[in-house]
Amino acid sequence: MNALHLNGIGHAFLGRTVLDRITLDIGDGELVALVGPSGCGKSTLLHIAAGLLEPRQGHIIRTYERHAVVFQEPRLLPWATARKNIGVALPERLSARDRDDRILAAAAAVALEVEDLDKYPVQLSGGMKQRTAIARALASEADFLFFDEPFTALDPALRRHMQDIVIRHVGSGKRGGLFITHDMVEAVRIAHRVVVLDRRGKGISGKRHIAPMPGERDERMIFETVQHFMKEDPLFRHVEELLERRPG
Ligand SMILES: Nc1ncnc2c1ncn2[C@@H]1O[C@H](COP(=O)(O)OP(=O)(O)OP(=O)(O)O)[C@@H](O)[C@H]1O
Repeated sequence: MNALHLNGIGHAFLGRTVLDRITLDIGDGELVALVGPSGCGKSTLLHIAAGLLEPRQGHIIRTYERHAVVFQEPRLLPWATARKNIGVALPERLSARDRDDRILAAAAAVALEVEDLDKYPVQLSGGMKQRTAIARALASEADFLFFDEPFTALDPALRRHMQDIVIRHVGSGKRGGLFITHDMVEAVRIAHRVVVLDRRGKGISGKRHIAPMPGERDERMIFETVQHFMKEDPLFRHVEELLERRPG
């Protein structure tokens, strides 16, 4: 069964077509990395898939129960502490103690210190704010996660740590996720499948399954797969454009 089904999605901004006939399925328990040149419509597609934007054409079937979105920028409530921000999406029915346990576990997963939890966003660094936003998504009961280049602001070691968290989170019986990235190493490390959006948003150019499972890939395998995609696979012929935005 699919966790998410996008069928014939089309969209336009100010009369200019941005997406045209995009059909994409994300299977149960699957994490899909969506790549494509800057401006090809990845974020627009994610916003449509997450119900934040109404598509001009097409329809969406979601069989998961609840989703969370991690954006490129943290989007925290400025008047609330990190603790309150992480807990904002927790169900009402939880006891105060359960809420606190969940918040602490999510904060620990993203390497936030307990003393940081009582700080307001303005008192946190850019990376700490983004980790708070990621903890908010992890603490929620979402069984499907949308990520729009969530780790761009993080340093390489933390970025890798966050990738491992995503792999474990989706691997722990969740319904799946859609992850936008410009970093091919990130895509090949975390995703079951890499999907390439056409450079003008006119359909999906192609998809590549990656074996073995995320979390079971060593650095050499990841490196060699990225090299193969970029040097030999015509699907990734716009790789220079993909790399353009790659941090570092
Ligand atoms: N609210 C909007 N109003 C008008 N045009 C928009 C709007 N949002 C996006 N666009 C345009 O739609 C196109 C696709 O934008 P989108 O952000 O989806 O691309 P993207 O592939 O995610 O880009 P990037 O990789 O640079 O983040 C771009 O040309 C962009 O300028």
